[in-house]
Amino acid sequence: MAKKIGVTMEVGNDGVAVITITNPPVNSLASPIIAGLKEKFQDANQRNDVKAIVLTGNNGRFSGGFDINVFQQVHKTGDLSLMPEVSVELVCNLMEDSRKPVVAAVEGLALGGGLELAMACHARVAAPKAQLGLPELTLGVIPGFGGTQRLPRLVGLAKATDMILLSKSILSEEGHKLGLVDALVPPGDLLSASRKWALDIADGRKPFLRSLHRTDKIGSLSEARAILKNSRQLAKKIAPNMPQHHACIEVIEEGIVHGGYSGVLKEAEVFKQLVLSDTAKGLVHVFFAQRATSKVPNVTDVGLKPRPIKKVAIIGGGLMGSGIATALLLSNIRVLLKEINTEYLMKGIKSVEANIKGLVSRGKLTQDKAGKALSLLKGVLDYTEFKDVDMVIEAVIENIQLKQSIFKELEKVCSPHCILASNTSTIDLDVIGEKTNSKDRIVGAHFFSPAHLMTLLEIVRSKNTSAQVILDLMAVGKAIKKVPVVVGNCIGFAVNRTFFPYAQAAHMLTNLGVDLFRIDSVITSFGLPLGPFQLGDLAGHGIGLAVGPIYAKVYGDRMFNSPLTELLLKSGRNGKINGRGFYIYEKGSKPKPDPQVLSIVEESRKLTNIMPGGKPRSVSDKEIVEMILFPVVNEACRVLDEGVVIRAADLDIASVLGMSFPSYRGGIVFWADMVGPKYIYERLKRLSETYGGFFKPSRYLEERAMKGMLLSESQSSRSRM
Ligand SMILES: CCC[C@H](O)CC(=O)SCCNC(=O)CCNC(=O)[C@H](O)C(C)(C)COP(=O)([O-])OP(=O)([O-])OC[C@H]1O[C@@H](n2cnc3c(N)ncnc32)[C@H](O)[C@@H]1OP(=O)([O-])[O-]
Repeated sequence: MAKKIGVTMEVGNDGVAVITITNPPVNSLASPIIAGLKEKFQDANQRNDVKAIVLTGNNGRFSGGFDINVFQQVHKTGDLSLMPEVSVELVCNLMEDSRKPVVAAVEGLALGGGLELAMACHARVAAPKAQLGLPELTLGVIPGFGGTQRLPRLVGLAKATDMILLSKSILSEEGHKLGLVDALVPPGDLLSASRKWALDIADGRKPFLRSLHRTDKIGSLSEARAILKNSRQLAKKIAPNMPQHHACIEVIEEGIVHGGYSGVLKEAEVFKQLVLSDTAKGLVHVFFAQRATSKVPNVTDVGLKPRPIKKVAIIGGGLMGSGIATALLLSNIRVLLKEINTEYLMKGIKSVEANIKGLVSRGKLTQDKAGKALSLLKGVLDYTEFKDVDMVIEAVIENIQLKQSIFKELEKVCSPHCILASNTSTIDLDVIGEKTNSKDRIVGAHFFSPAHLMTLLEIVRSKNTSAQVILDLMAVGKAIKKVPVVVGNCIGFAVNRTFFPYAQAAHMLTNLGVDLFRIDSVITSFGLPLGPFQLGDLAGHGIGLAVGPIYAKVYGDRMFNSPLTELLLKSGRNGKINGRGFYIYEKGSKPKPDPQVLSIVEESRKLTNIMPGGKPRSVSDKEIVEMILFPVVNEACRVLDEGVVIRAADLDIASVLGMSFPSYRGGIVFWADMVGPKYIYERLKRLSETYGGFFKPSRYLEERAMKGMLLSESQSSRSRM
């Protein structure tokens, strides 16, 4: 059934016109809604029987803002005329400058353009717990319906810049204290209270306030300039590679210096420039790509319902097991944590406690909730209590025989409906379940460390995993606030496999004579939070050495064998875990590059002997980025070619959430498409002529480069799903 969308107006006997937005699920401001609003406001302004106006949204949500699909259309076509003229024509002229008072009746949420419409009203009445914010910067644009001007005038400049630059929303309770909300009423009274407020303004019992004309909360020019100076520093820190934060501050300043209306005009002009930026393209892509991950063909579209998962057993209380336990407990899921002896069990429980305590001390969790979460945890040393768990997540070391024996045992001790999940990051699920008759309920639940903080959950399905089990795990993932991405079964799955060339390329460059600390710094300037060497330190070089042979077995034709990790370990540098790797780690201070590591690098260079003519290769920063990330793109192509992901956008989300690839670059495949498959292919080809198979372009990349196709276009039919 087509969803009913539109704007309605009902005029009551009291002379109040109630204008209602209907566009499920979030009442986004799509073009027909904007046209409808213009028409209804014009009508209400002209009608003699209308004394005052109330604006509201249907189904308990005011509005989630401008329709982001339109941005996507603009990105596809480059046609800016698709953006409706709203800020002056509707918001200033028809609403704020209307001679009839307009009151916003806000429930559920008023975000972006939604809040901006509410701020153009002459008062705002809200229900409790309504979410209010201007998150436009997360989409690479700035508020474009006057939000940059009205929010500072309603809540003060410091609070407004904080909310806009950090895209922080607030609840209506806080909005009430700040003056953004004029009255807080129970949802059942929202419309009647708003009508009354509108009539009170019309009859002069309450002030007729136009937000854009207010100056009482802005302060003096010098105070404003001091706040904006701090905002600029903040923007430099949080968004060094993005244009919208600085642009937004300029626009706010324009309004402070030359008045709100001038600010609105500048806002519209800057908005148009930003909406076409690569940053906006990347971030809008990520917005939709993230939501698309919850649509899995033959799983979410076949009428199945997720079964309730109330009790989960975790095998192994190490770093991963305790992190996963923490994530489940925080979402009110009971956890049995199993270890092999009391010492390890106590360690695991302590580590869950430390995770939860950390959240409390950072103000992310109340003491009450922490206590409740911990009360749901029980440590066990055997399988006696496994009979009534809904799911088991195995999180022991990467040892095939050990995992096989655990799954064989689980099959005996758990109910036949229990989901049997493994947190393996590399091992083939078919191999793990080889000794069982339960292959349809074996699934990969690959969390990323620290599991209670990282949002990606790779759900790995083998060719036998049932749709029901995948759906159940997706539901658990969402319940514990993760973004589940369903992927196919192969060594390294989607994320680790795509990124295995990342560290290898960095090692190759170092062996070619490039300074390793420079490599890290170039990669962090590109936007990844950690360069490959610091990331290696964090993961621990022992792990790198252990998984290396597993990858070499299947991807050996494109591996670079660097002796560097082994040499590092030999010299007692395990990484952050023992305070020494490529960097030195001391409590309370940032990691420091360790110059002593250079002699180890020299030793490695002697062994590999790949420097051209024995001299360090000179490379530009751009070449460093290309030599490190193009091999990653190349592996992403193979992942796409083999159908390990459902759609290219899933790999984008996996790279953003699993590897912290910058979201404003849209994820690994989106970025590669922006750079150009042909260019990447040619660069890799040239590199492979000099340095061999590691850089050899994949068939998929070559094919798309030759045909002038994007990497994200028309995936292979060789699906593993
Ligand atoms: C000139 C313009 C100026 C203006 O200042 C610019 C803006 O306002 S920019 C906008 C500023 N506003 C924002 O940045 C708010 C962006 N939105 C959000 O943060 C969350 O969606 C929200 C909190 C609203 C609901 O969370 P939740 O309950 O977890 O639900 P969910 O997240 O799963 O979404 C459900 C469905 O709704 C869809 N959809 C949602 N919003 C929009 C939209 N604006 N548009 C279109 N679609 C939208 C979403 O794609 C999904 O569709 P599907 O087909 O079912 O996959």
